[in-house]
Amino acid sequence: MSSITRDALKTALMYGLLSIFWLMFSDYVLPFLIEDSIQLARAQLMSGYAWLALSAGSIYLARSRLLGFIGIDARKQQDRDLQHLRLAAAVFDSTLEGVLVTDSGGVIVHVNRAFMSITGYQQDEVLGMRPSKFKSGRHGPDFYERMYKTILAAGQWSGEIWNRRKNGEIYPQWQSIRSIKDDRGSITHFVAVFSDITSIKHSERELAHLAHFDALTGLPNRLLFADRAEQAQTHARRNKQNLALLLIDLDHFKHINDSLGHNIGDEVLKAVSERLAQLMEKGVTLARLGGDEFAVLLENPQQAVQAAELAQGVLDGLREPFLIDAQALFLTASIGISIFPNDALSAEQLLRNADAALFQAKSQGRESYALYTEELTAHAQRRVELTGELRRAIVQNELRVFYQPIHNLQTRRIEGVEALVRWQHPQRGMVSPGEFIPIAEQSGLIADIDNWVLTEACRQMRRWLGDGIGLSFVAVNVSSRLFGRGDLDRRVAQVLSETGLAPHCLELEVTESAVMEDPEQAIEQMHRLRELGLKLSIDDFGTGYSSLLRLKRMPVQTLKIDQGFVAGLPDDEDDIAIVRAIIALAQAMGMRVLAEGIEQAEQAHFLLNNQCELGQGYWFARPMPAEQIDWQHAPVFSLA
Ligand SMILES: Nc1nc2c(ncn2[C@@H]2O[C@H](COP(=O)(O)O[C@H]3[C@@H](O)[C@H](n4cnc5c(=O)[nH]c(N)nc54)O[C@@H]3COP(=O)(O)O)[C@@H](O)[C@H]2O)c(=O)[nH]1
Repeated sequence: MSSITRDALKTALMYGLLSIFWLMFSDYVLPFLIEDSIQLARAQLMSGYAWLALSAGSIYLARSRLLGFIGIDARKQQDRDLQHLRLAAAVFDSTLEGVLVTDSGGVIVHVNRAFMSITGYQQDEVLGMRPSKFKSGRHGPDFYERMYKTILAAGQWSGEIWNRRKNGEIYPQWQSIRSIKDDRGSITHFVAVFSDITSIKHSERELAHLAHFDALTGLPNRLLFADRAEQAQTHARRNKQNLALLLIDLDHFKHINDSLGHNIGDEVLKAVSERLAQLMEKGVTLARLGGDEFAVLLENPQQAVQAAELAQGVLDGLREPFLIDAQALFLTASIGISIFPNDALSAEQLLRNADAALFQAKSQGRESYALYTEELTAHAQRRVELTGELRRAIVQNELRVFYQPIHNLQTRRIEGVEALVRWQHPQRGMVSPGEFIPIAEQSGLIADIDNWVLTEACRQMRRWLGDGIGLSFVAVNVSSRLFGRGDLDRRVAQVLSETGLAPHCLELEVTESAVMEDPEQAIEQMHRLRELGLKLSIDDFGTGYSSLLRLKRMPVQTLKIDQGFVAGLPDDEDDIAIVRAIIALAQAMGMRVLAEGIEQAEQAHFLLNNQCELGQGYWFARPMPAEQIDWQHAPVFSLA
């Protein structure tokens, strides 16, 4: 029953009750109050008229309200409804979301403008059709059944659905479907509102690609590689297969970046990734983990030897020069290999162990590969122990400075000495710096060690000079860690002032690779050191990637030819050419040349013949404690 009917019934009931009450009042109450019959008849007549007037008045009021309602209010309501409808139609038509309305039987009765622009269909092409016309074929019958059931049960459904446009293109939509019911609760219509999410999907794909692939090379990145390694390891475990992980790191790549710039560096990395991809067989995962580090997953190698063969193939393949920006660049790499299940039981451990093997390959002298072994773990543990022991050694004064004479090849006389640190270990005896300097560099202890050696060497040099020994300089090695810190000049100045040594009696040896770590900062540091009045030499010259342009800007007085080139003298054609070139270069730039690692008289002859000025090596004397140096020792060799 509607509220209007209910109100009308209530009013009629009230009117009926009031009429009965009035009749009872005229028929029973009036005769009781008025005894005279003529007056009673008149009063009853008046009461009838009064009831008539009251009823007429009430009917008038009710009627006028009804008319007002039907007339004015109803018109107002009609206007409002019309306005709402117009508004809804405008929204319906101007919304960017497609709208499709079907009747309860699923026949399309209405679509909006956005529907037409998204699907490509015109209104008259779809009215009277069913939405199944747009099916893409991507979803099975189950999908539509579930969707329909949800709409019937919950009144609505929303989700991603793939449909087909008029031009045949399949595209993703985000769609909400709602059922519309009448007063009796029966479904009269279904309204579907949808938006085209093609561009969102595209962005999602791009984001996923960015998150999983390296932007420079397009190879899988560390995240994706770790995921694939995890999956490959699960697969290998399930199928009782092997899995090999190879970590490839380019040797001295930093030098390429520093000397040729980052753009060329990027081009090199792209070319390397392409070369590596060519070297890989199908099914092998190649990734760039970052910087110059690449990784390879080799599934089911029969034995470790297959992984080693792949590593050798990579080393050989990289040997061909890379032609970048019209210049041929030569690159080498080091590779660490770890194998599941022999070396590691998880993907994470596999990666860690390959890293340890890579470290081993680098320590072996680079351009090589190393397989992970138990010894490597033991070696890593040993390094940790050594760091602790070294810390103790510094405090307990177990370090010693040995001095190796540097001879003038013309006069044969000792012109200078190189200070070289040693560790007098209580159990192991004399430990070589080759063993503990790398550990000291990694742990940061090198700063203390170099500082101590510098102070000791300066003190000793003062003593020698005080004893009247005609020595020109003492050379002290500076680690790259210290050189890169920027406050080296301040430290050196402090040591010189503490020991009272004249700055020109001190020569600092800086390795070429230390300079290349940050060439600009290194050159600045060198200038500040030169301002103190001391000398500078470049150690191991020829093993790094110094550009001549940079060398020209370095305030350096001596170039030390690396012992690797001296070893091949006087027979090896390449070493001969390199040594001659370094001597010529140094002379052209007004520098002195010092050849290190001279072990034979023939080498000394050759160097002297080729105008090398200074020489150092076991043939002259080994590094030794200060008091053991024989100042009169002048080895005999003649010009050939
Ligand atoms: N930062 C510091 N580094 C230092 C310091 N002391 C040494 N080192 C560096 O450690 C590396 C190994 O040094 P060492 O074992 O002392 O080897 C030096 C010489 O003993 C060796 N040498 C000299 N002559 C010959 C030879 O005829 N044959 C041959 N096979 N080896 C020879 O060469 C090393 C000289 O090194 P360098 O002149 O510095 O290149 C080494 O890299 C040292 O630099 C220190 O106090 N701080």
